[in-house]
Formats: sequence, C-alpha cells, structure tokens
Amino acid sequence: MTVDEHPSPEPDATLEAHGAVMQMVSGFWVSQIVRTAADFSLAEHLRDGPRTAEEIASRESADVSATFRLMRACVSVGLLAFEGEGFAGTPLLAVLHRDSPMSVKSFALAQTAPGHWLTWGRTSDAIRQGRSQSTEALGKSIFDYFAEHPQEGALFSAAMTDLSTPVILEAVKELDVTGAKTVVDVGGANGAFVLELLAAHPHLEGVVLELPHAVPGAEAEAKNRGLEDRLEGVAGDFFELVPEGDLYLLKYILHDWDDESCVRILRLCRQAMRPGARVTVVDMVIAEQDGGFAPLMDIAMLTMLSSRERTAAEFDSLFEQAGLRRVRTTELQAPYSMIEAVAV
Ligand SMILES: C[S@@+](CC[C@H](N)C(=O)[O-])C[C@H]1O[C@@H](n2cnc3c(N)ncnc32)[C@H](O)[C@@H]1O
Repeated sequence: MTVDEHPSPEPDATLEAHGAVMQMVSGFWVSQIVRTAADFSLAEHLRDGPRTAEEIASRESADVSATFRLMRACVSVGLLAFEGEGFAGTPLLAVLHRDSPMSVKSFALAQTAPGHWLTWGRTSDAIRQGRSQSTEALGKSIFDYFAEHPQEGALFSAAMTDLSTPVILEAVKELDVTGAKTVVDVGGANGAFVLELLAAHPHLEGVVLELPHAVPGAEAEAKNRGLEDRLEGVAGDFFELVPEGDLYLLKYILHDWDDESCVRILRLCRQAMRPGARVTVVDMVIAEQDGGFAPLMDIAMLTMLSSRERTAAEFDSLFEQAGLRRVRTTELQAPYSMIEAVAV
C-alpha cells in the first residue's frame, strides 16, 4: 500500500501515541545530551559532590549559561538532580564515569562520533538498497575509516569493552577451559574477553588478533591489568590467517559480516585449531518474530556493515559450511548467547 492509498484519518491515533512517538523521534537529542555529559566529564566532576554550572563551565572552558542549560537538560533525562544552587549526579550518571567498572562513557562517545552518527543518518537508504551506507557516509568501510582515524578507532575499541563487560563476566563464568592453553581472541578489540579469562585461569595464555590500528589498545589494556606477560597482540587480518590455539573467541565478530565472510573466518579458525580445540561465539541470537533489542542491533549491522544478527539455525549453517559442529549453547543475558563448536 502506498502512502496515498492509506485510509485517513487513522482511528487509533491518540494523544499518548503522539507523545510516545515524539519521544522516540527526539531520541537523538538524548543521545547527544548524554554524549555531551560524557564529553564534559560531568560524572568525574560531580563524583565528590554537587557543583554549580559556573564551576563546571570554568573547569571545561565552556559558556556558563549554555552549561547550565546542558545540566538542566541532564536533569530531564535523569543523569543529574537539582541540588541547592547546583547539580548532583544520580546513579545513572555514575556509569558515565571513566573508571566505573560498568562504565558506558566510551560507548556514549563512540556511538555519537562521526563514523556511526553519519552512517546512521542514511538508514532509509540502507533499507532501500539492502546494504551498508558507510561508503556513502564515510567514503569507506567503518574499519578502514577507523584505521584512518585512530583516535575514533581507539574510542570504538574502548566502547566495545563498555558494551561487552556484563556479557563477558557471565561468559567467563560459563566457559569451560579444561585442556586449553592458548586462547585466541579473534578481532578482540582491547582484549576484554580474553583478558578476563586469563585473570580467572592463571594457566592460560592469550592472543588478540586485530587490525594493526587496534593492537596497541589491546597491549595497553593487558598492561593495565598486569597481564602483559601472558598476552600477545598480533596485527593481522582474520580473512588471511588465524593463529594456532586451543580456544577461539569470536565475540560480536560474526554479526559484522555476511555469510560468505563468516564462513571464511570460521574455516581459518578450523584450519588453525589444535586437536580438541573449540570455537566460542558470543553474539545475539535473533528470532524471526523478535520484538526485543536484537532487531535494533540488526539494523545497526545492516546500516554500518551490510551484515546481520542471526537465528540459531543460521549459526548452525555457518558452522556446517566451515567444518564445525555446534556442541553447546548457553543463554547469557538476553539476547546474547554463547555458542560453542568443535571440528567435525
Ligand atoms: C564489533 S568489534 C568486536 C570486538 C570484540 N570482539 C568485542 O566483542 O568487544 C569487531 C572487531 O573486529 C576487528 N576487525 C575487523 N576486521 C578485522 C580483520 N579483517 N581482521 C582482524 N580484526 C578485524 C575490529 O577492529 C573490531 O575491533
């Protein structure tokens, strides 16, 4: 049905629906307000107690009146509360602190940085054409863009740690590493997954296979955690060569790629696997009729990378084509699952 053929007026249109959809549409204002709160380090400045807009503006070299207006808007979205003449942080603000164990600061900054922001602006074109719009928006794929904009690339790697931490903590508890010595984090960004596993199991050694621009981030994170002696950063391309190992971690990797590319990555893991080795995939598992978070990520994957979230059957098909067989699926916090596979 075209728009012109649509019956009008729409009988179900209510004031509540008007308000709810208005709120959805202005969601991007909120994204930018949260980004700016992170950019101006409000969580860090307010950690030890309330402060006035003048104090924040002076610390951040910003306009006083505009800073007041930003902070007032932060009250509207629940990050701040009015406190006397100034503002205090709420529990929501606490996770914008860079040192919070549950920090989402890098994620807030990365999602609103040009690589994602400009590409998301072309979502209608992504749906019309059924493919990513990063070339139109950025002139290249997002990973090539990050290689040319290393600061934004580093921010993305840190954002992946933010996004991943709760899921990693669960996965590490569930993952059986018996018999494994070398763990390869394939496209591991800052290595958050493998480093958490190394911390839990002192007999393990880790490798982060990453694009050259992302390897220093993994090495720095290993050093931060005092694990640099047990982690090797390998600059490479997982479409060309995957290092030998006993356990392969592919977290949020397969959802970045089309089926053919996924099979190629998995086949290279299969070829490099030592006897008895396993591949562990952590990704969302989507259902055909899914009304949760996974369909939103699915659109992000389409728009950014021409890729997708997959059903359990679609993962099985990838494994089969790569000479692997699924042996275990563990549901992590919805909609994530950990899927383990072995060589056929
Ligand atoms: C969505 S992120 C996932 C990062 C990490 N596994 C996690 O879950 O936090 C995808 C990662 O794959 C890396 N990557 C992309 N193409 C690659 C390639 N050809 N070879 C190696 N790494 C690659 C990116 O640099 C990025 O860090």
